[in-house]
Amino acid sequence: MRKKMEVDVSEVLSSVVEDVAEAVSRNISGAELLQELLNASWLRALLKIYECLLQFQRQSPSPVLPYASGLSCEIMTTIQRDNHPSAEARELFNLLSSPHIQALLSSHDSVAQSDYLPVLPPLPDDLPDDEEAMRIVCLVKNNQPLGATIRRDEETGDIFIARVIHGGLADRSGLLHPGDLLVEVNGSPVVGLEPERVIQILTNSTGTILFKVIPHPAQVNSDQKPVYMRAMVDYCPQQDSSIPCPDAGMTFSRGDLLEVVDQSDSQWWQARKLPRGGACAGLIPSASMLKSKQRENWWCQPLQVHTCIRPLSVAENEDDPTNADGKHVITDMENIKELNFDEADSDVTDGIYLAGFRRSFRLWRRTSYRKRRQSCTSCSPNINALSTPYEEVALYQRPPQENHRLIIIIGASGVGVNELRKRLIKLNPSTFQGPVPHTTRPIRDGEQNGREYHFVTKELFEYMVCNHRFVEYGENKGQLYGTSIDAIDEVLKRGRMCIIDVEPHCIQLLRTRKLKPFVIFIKPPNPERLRQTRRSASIITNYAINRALTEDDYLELEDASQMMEAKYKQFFDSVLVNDDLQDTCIQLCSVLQQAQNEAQWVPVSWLRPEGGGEVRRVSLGHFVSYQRDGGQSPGSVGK
Ligand SMILES: Nc1ncnc2c1ncn2[C@@H]1O[C@H](COP(=O)(O)OP(=O)(O)OP(=O)(O)O)[C@@H](O)[C@H]1O
Repeated sequence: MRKKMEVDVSEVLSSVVEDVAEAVSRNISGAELLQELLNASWLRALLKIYECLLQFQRQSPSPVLPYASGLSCEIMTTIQRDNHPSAEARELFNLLSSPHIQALLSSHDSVAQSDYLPVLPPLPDDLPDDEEAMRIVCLVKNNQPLGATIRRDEETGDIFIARVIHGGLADRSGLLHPGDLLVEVNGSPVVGLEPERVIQILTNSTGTILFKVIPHPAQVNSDQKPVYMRAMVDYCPQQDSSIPCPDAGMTFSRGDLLEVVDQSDSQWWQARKLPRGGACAGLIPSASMLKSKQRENWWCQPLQVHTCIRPLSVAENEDDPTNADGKHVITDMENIKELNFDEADSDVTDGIYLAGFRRSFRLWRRTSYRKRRQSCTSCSPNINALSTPYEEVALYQRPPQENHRLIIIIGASGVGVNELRKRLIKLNPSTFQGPVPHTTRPIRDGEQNGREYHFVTKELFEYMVCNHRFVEYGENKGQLYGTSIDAIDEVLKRGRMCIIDVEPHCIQLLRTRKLKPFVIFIKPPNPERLRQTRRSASIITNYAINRALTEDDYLELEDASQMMEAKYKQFFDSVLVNDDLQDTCIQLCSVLQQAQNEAQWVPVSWLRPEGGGEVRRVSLGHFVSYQRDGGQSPGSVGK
């Protein structure tokens, strides 16, 4: 086959094309694609060249003469000397003097003489042994920044390249490296100049910039694999006086996914925002640098007392919605009414009871969050002091045999979290389920232990609290209510998808390797749509009837939602706007599908085998080589 190919490749190709055409007529999948490829004109041209080269190799032709251009000059001179050249001679003269023919003959001579390489002038004999190699780098500056920072050695006044920004102009040239000594810029010596002056020269230069550099002697190109981080804090280079070059800095906010391409400097890393935020990386503070900044800020902050941290019973008295709504304290009669519609609220779909939607349970949740939010000014969105600035993440796809990821749906009270959760569970109760809550309230007629609630004694409830068995718990009208970890486990062990709705401060507690929660934040639509869509909506109250939303409710909902997003957005895997209920439900189903069946970014600590060990990171095929440049740069050439 190989021999035949050498004889006539295009013949072989034609026979392959015929075979493939037959396969296409028989509808063999992929054959069409192959046929298209084999018929491509570029492939045919390439094979023709290949054939010619093979022929050339076999015949190994030698030039008739290696000086065709010299001969043509001789002929032209002879014709010129003739006073009456013939018409043919004149035509030959014109042909030979045309630039195309001259270029062709010159190329012929180069090939004939095997004169392929430029011949460099010999090195002078008197070069001193310690002469440093100088590199001349020519970069064409367009609108992009050069992508390098500089630093000055305060003792010698030497200017060095401090760092080269990944993906920037300097990096792509491959000719400037951290540690290179900058000698001249556009013919002007820079040694001893202030870095700001060098930056000015560079900023003012347009078009081609010529650098003379002495390369750093120990340039080691170490391949650094990118590391993926979730930002847990906000950062703005323009507000950071310590950044070596604000223009080269990268702004990010909590929740942003960062591809850290260079960590060689202990203070300043280089990163890109994902999904692809441009080819050029930006400077970001390293984790240790951010932590020390956080510590500084933390010490400078005035002491704020967390009024939300109070004994449960005291907090609960204030939380009583009868007080909040300006009514008198609950009477026995009202209790009876509540009991009735608590039962009426129960839901059974296809013989399956929908747990976790009882009025008593929801009332406790509603009032406790509202009061917690109102009572504590210290829990403002910007309190992030001493938190981990970056969380390393990796792509994780749930293997089909593993439990489903826990689904946490959160949102401000009244936005529709319960409505959505209920619709979802009703839609497919054999797939979606909520955990059965615990309560100390007595079991009522028609109720079953483990269905509406796990009915437990106060002692058992308190024992579970002491053993950290509750994700959240609280008190309503003297009875305790809570959602336990065991109830969540129970749903997951049954192979179902556990959908819970908790207060946002519980997210951190649930972020474990075992549960691998996926957090969905439900947002209200714009103010106009909110009021339009909720005309017939009602919110749960402590009285016999639910009531319509008032203007105050809308304002409170919008405010609470903004606060929640501002404070917890770094934990959100998905954000849905609950505009049209039906649409939101569809979107929610598709997000759940993705959460369980597609690769998602999760903290690497969730992927570490129990008892430690290395995590195999998913690579996005982006490798960079870089070297520690050391030192801090007082100046930069970012622009
Ligand atoms: N997209 C929507 N369009 C119209 N009405 C909606 C929409 N979403 C929810 N609602 C209605 O708004 C009201 C409040 O919703 P829901 O009870 O689910 O709120 P919630 O977020 O669970 O608050 P809470 O926890 O305080 O009960 C309900 O009457 C519900 O049917």
